[in-house]
Amino acid sequence: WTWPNPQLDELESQRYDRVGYNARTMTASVKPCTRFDFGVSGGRSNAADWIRTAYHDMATFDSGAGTGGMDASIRLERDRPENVGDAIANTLNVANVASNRYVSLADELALAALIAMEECGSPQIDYKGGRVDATVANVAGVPQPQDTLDSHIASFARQGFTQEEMIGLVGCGHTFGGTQHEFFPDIVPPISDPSNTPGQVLFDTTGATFDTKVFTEYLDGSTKNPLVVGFNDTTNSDKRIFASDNNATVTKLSDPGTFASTCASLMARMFNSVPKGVTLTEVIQPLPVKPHAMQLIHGNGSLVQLSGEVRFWNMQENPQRTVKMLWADSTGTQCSNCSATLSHATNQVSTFTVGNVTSMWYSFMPPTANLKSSPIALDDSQSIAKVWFEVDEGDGKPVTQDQGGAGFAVQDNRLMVSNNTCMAFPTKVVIAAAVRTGSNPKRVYIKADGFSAMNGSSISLEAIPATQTYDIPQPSSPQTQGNYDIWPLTLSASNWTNGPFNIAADFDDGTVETPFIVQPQYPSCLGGSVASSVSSSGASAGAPTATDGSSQSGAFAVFSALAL
Ligand code: HEM
Repeated sequence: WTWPNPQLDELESQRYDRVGYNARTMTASVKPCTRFDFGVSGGRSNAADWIRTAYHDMATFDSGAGTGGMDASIRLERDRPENVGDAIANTLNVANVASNRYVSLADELALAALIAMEECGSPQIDYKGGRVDATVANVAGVPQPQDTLDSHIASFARQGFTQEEMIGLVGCGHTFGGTQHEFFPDIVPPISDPSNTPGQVLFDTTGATFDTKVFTEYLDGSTKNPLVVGFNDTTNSDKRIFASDNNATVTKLSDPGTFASTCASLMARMFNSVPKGVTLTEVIQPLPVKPHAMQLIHGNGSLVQLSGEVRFWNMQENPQRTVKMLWADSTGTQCSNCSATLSHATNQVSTFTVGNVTSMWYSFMPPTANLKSSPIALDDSQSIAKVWFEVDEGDGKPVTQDQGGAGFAVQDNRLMVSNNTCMAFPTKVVIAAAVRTGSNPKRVYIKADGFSAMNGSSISLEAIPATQTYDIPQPSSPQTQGNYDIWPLTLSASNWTNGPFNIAADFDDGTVETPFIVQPQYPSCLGGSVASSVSSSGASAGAPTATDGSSQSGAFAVFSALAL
């Protein structure tokens, strides 16, 4: 795929931007892997909860009928005996905040389990997005410890897994976590230990690590797995499952390499078990060069600010390196002076855990206290259709990064976010669109990410992401800046979700949208009313154009003045 693709861009960031600069939030909750955020751990971990929850969401899958599977219906099935415990609620609390219009809650549940596995020792697992959140519960069907071996084999067959794959999948899951007295008193006897109030007994001696111990300790007889050596043989489901082919599969999977590759493949299949009619994306691969939070903000007069960053995947620090961004107008020709040298600070580094891949981030301008990335200034009479990069490692032989000649497309056509936008939630929320004068949109509106149900200010555990739209009425006498009209809308704190948003406009020939940015950074509010900060004269501010290192500071000075 080529950038931009809003859905794949967002899935890719959530999947690969793990640790360090611009990291997404989920990974921190499994660092370290033993971390548990919901009371006394006693060996419980967020990582184990996330993996169990994904399995319980999938386990309703009927591969023949194409119903159930990974569809986040688990949020509506928490009261069932087969889903006893608080693991599911704990997982939903982390997953729902990360979900949005491009990453469904079901995508998030799969991703949480995948992140838990990869952060805690598994090899890389293929990840696709595009799951659709169910609106009603599925037919029950999660296997339980007291069920017979025959019923487990039949249950996994319905889910699309053979007996051998069942043994593998249970081992891949039960290398994490254990069984707790609190919710399974018939399996685990009470434990009088203040550091283990849940009464958790682990499946293996390394409860927060992806390794073969769940099988090797079973084979060497040292296992304490409560589903193998539990006092109540009726609930020793792991024992029956592991022994069901005379330990052939368990023995095979005791080899770490075989275990790792088998689990990566089984877990990917588990995540991709989706209802009929749902089409998943391709396997999400990291983009080698990826703009981040890149957008144009229409400012005072005819000033247009290009802000953002770019991530270079699998790149090491090199103080001799220079990175230039170049851009071209809508005719495709590079205008003179349309280039800027990008900046990089030593903290602008991120890592991806599997293989310890390092990425370097470069800003369109030096990071400041207020803004991660400051803008490059353009004039709105000058179009900008695409950007590309030149990376010189210090050998004077710059390498062009332009997605095979396509460049990185920038949408500057008829709609931008105006810098009259002021996001001082909950005191003040003003969103202003800059619409090219004379372009005559049929409708201009805000698309704001929120959730289908709230519990006061928290997201309800039954919620899925829901986009809300707010129409921006056409101003009766449009305020003009440069070549654009400003369409502002003031929102009250009570009906604003404070999530990511973008602006859309319907024209006769289709809809145009501003980029979707999860954590947008806007100039601090200008103060006063929106109207008072808008010039109605349309006079150009004579914006400077960034050309190289020296004139960047000129552009930055303009920006600072605006941000006061
Ligand atoms: C016959 C199939 C299965 C049965 C009967 C079963 C049963 C159980 C039980 C009774 C627990 C204890 C939960 C608690 O104490 O809160 C548990 C935990 C767990 N299960 Fe399974 N399970 C099965 C398959 C799987 C599969 C296929 C996976 C994942 C691929 C999985 C992942 C987990 C994880 C990670 C935990 C630990 C949760 C924690 O420590 O909080 N299970 N399982």
